[in-house]
Amino acid sequence: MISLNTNLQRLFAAAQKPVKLGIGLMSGTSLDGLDVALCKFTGSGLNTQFELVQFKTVPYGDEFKNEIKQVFSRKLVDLEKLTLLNAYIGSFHAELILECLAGWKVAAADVDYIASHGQTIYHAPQSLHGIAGYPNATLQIGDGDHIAVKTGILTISDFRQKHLAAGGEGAPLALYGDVILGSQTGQNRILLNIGGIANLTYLPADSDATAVMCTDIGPGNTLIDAACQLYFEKAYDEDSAIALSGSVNGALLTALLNHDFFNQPLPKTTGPELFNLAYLQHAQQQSATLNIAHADIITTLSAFTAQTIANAIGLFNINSGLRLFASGGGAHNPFIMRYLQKLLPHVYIGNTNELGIQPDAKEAILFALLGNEALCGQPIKIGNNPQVLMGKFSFPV
Ligand SMILES: Nc1ncnc2c1ncn2[C@@H]1O[C@H](COP(=O)(O)OP(=O)(O)OP(=O)(O)O)[C@@H](O)[C@H]1O
Ligand SMILES: CC(=O)N[C@H]1[C@@H]2OC[C@@H](O2)[C@@H](O)[C@@H]1O[C@H](C)C(=O)O
Repeated sequence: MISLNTNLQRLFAAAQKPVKLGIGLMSGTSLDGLDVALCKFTGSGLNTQFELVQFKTVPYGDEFKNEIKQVFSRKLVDLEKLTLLNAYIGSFHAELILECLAGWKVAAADVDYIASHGQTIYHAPQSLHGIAGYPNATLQIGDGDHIAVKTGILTISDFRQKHLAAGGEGAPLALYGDVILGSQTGQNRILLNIGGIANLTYLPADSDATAVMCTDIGPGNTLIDAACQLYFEKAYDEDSAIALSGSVNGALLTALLNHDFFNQPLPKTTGPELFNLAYLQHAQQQSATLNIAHADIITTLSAFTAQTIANAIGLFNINSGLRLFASGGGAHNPFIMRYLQKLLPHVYIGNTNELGIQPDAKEAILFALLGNEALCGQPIKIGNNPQVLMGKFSFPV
């Protein structure tokens, strides 16, 4: 009789553990750092019980950010640099995990798996690339084998390719976890994540999984960050200090909102490949606002983020009882959150802490949960998303 090799034995053993300790990793479009969430899961699918054991965002240094920026969301890159970074990021993320584990006094041997998102380098759904004959595509780097070998922990990575292969756009994937962690019969809910890009998941009160909708909305912080870096030499507009000092320029706001992406039906996906400084400059040209005060640009971009979120939520036509729970870095931006509340007076706006999910940790938790599903879940049909289990397995030996 042929026996399972040691890797498959390890996989079976991990899958069969009733309680799993998993690490979720998210390195998002803001390039601010690596989110590391150590989570405990019992069960799978809609019966998943979850506990956040530890969480840390390990900030990236300027040198590393500049390395990523050489290949991030650019049509033309140095292929050698891209190849080197694929291995380097995997290995670097492994080092950061080991440092976190040492700080938390958790032995690597006690961790059942790592679920790694990797670093998105280029996001190219058909709606963005528009090249006939080519499918939806996206690329995340930071290879899982490097993480598995360096940490000694079973690693699951590259989650988005299965979604693409099965007919999706590769993003957003948040809905799989949002349904499991955030759905509540009797309450219409929206889970809103404001990262570099903003996205939302609508969870209907009747818990009808086929009516769940998850979509990207447009820029979250990405344009604000880019303009802060260009005009103020600041990584981001901390606590909206700049936005609160300026005023909204109506002509620029109208020009920013004037893009076909916002008329496309939900769900849809986007990235900094569209929402970047060239997008801002084009809108300034169209609205003859190239010479307005820099603070007014930041204020208008912050209003733009809130307005596009409000417009997307308006499409659900829910006039009462809607509860929104925010997460992601933008949930800390008081200008955006207050502006959103003004635009949506009938919506309760809180944050995911109220659901037991730390807002800054949410995306890393979602990937930890996708890892748990990859190990012991069953494909779940949600909305019109592919009914698949995502992620590729990498073994330490
Ligand atoms: N105190 C704060 N005030 C204003 N903005 C903040 C604050 N804290 C964080 N942010 C914003 O949040 C951003 C980081 O958000 P987050 O880590 O959720 O993004 P990400 O995960 O990289 O993006 P994505 O979800 O698109 O992949 C920062 O770049 C900044 O713009
Ligand atoms: C291609 C990619 O990395 N997309 C990210 C990004 O960050 C937010 C938004 O754009 C979302 O579509 C996605 O991440 C989250 C985790 C998602 O897939 O749900």
